[in-house]
Formats: sequence, structure tokens, C-alpha cells
Amino acid sequence: MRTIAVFGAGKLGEVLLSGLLRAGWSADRLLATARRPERAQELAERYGIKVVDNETAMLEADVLTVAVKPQDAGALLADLGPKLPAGKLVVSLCAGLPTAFFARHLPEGTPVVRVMTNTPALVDEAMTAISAGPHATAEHLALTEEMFRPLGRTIRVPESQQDAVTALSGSGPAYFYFLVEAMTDAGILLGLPRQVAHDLIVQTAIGSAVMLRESGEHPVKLREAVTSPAGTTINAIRELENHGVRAAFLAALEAARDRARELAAQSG
Ligand SMILES: NC(=O)C1=CN([C@@H]2O[C@H](COP(=O)(O)OP(=O)(O)OC[C@H]3O[C@@H](n4cnc5c(N)ncnc54)[C@H](OP(=O)(O)O)[C@@H]3O)[C@@H](O)[C@H]2O)C=CC1
Ligand SMILES: O=C(O)[C@@H]1CCC=N1
Repeated sequence: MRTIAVFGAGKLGEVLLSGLLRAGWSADRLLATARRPERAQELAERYGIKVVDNETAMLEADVLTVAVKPQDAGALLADLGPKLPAGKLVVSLCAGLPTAFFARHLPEGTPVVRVMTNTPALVDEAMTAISAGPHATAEHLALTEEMFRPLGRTIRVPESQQDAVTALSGSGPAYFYFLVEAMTDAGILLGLPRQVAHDLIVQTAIGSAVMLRESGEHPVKLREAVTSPAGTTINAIRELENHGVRAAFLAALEAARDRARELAAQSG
């Protein structure tokens, strides 16, 4: 079993570590790094893993998973890059940053894999997209899949699609939570107690998601089955169309994709 280090175990890094432990990855094969000592202590106590400095993690691990914010990746790589021994696999979780950015900071020949996952990894329902960067072989991709498959679904995509993936499934959970929040408010407007509105919409979201996955039907077909002629649903759909909700999603995802591009441009 390989040793995996998570550099910058913040929100997403912790989700990954907890998922690997749930999947049976041995705690003594996991390392984490953190910038703040109190965070390091918290992770060590919570998961029983070693939290070490970046250089130790780089030397001891086989897979170096970069989970710092894209804005912090340059400083981390400037520190580690020149000292990186051969034979390590670098897996980036950073939104926007192309593998070419990593290659510029790392010794020639270092394999890099770019990954975009999402927070439902916490309940083993992540959507993880994996792309080969420079020097990444089939074996490196298989190893990355081995890390992420227990956390949900994985797919391979060309790296050119990763900014779109980031906008769609990387950020996607936030859009669903936003929708649930808005629908709960709507329930309150209609006179339901907050908790009742919340419970109704959460179960409706789960039921709809399971139907989407398990029926294999097109969403239009599933929506039609709910939308009775001259019934209630079509009145709501007309309002959603009048308020440009579909167009808002198109614009929102373009904005997220553009931000991923900006992060890459700013990182140099
Ligand atoms: N959150 C999400 O849903 C997703 C995030 N991502 C990507 O994952 C990455 C992490 O995001 P997220 O977890 O939300 O961010 P967080 O800020 O929660 O985590 C990043 C962590 O890295 C630490 N850090 C920064 N620099 C260093 C360093 N040099 N050495 C050690 N630790 C360091 C930070 O420390 P400090 O606490 O001091 O700031 C922080 O704890 C990003 O690149 C993001 O694009 C990808 C998909 C989904
Ligand atoms: O908001 C962000 O930048 C990160 C990347 C995808 C989800 N969260």
C-alpha cells in the first residue's frame, strides 16, 4: 500500500483523509500537513494520522496530494519543487490550475494528475473527474482512481474540460444547497414551519436525485410526469422561466468557469 500525503488539509483535504480511512486505508499510510499548529493537532487527534511538515511529507509519501487553495500552490511548490525526489506522483485538487503550472515548478519527469472532486465525498457520493497531466501513465491514473473510487463515482476527462467540470460538479453541491435554502424560504412564505419546510425539501431532493440516477430517464421526462395539464406544477415552471432561472444557470456556470481560468492566469 502506498503512502499518501495531503498537503494543506483544510476542508477538502479533511474530506479526502476521512474518506480514505473509511475505505480502509491504514492510518499509518496517511500523512497530512497544515499551516497552523492548532489545525495540525486537531487533525492528528481526530484521525490518528501523522501531521508533519511539508518537507517530511514530501520525503515520506509516494503520492503528494496538493489540497491548498490555488492562490497558495505557487508558494508551496516553490518550497518543495527543487527538492522533490524522483518517483513521486503529484495529484492536484486545485481548481483552475493546469498541470503545466505544476510541471513548471517540479523536476522534469514528475508525473502530475489533475483531479476535481466535490464535498459529497464525505458521504461516499462524490463526483470525481481525473485527468492525466505530464508524465502521468496509466498506472498513475489507476492509482488516483483507487484513491477516489471509494468516495463516490470517478470519470476520466481530458484536462481541457477540467474548468467546466469545476464549474459544474466541483461547485455543484453549492448550487443544490442554495436551491434547498431558497425552496425552504418559499415554504415558509406559504406558511409552513421552517423545520417542516426543510424536511420536505431535503427528502424531495434525495428522492429526485435517486430517481435521476436509478431510472436513467431524461430529466425532462421525469419533470413531465410531475407536471399535470392545467395543474399546479406548470404554474410554478412558468414563473421559473419568467424569472430566467435557466439563463441564470447558464450565466452562473460560465462565471465559475471564467473564475477558474482567472485563477490559472493569476498563478502565473
Ligand atoms: N471545498 C471544495 O468544495 C472544493 C475545493 N477544491 C479545491 O481544493 C483546494 C482546497 O480547498 P478548501 O479545502 O476548500 O480550502 P481550505 O482553505 O479549507 O484548505 C486549504 C488548507 O491549506 C492550508 N495551507 C495553505 N498553504 C499551506 C502550506 N504551505 N502548507 C500547509 N498547509 C497550507 C490552509 O491553511 P490555513 O487554514 O492556515 O489557511 C488551509 O487549511 C483548493 O485548491 C480548491 O480549489 C476542489 C473541489 C471542491
Ligand atoms: O469554490 C471553489 O473555488 C472550490 C472549487 C470547486 C468548489 N470549491
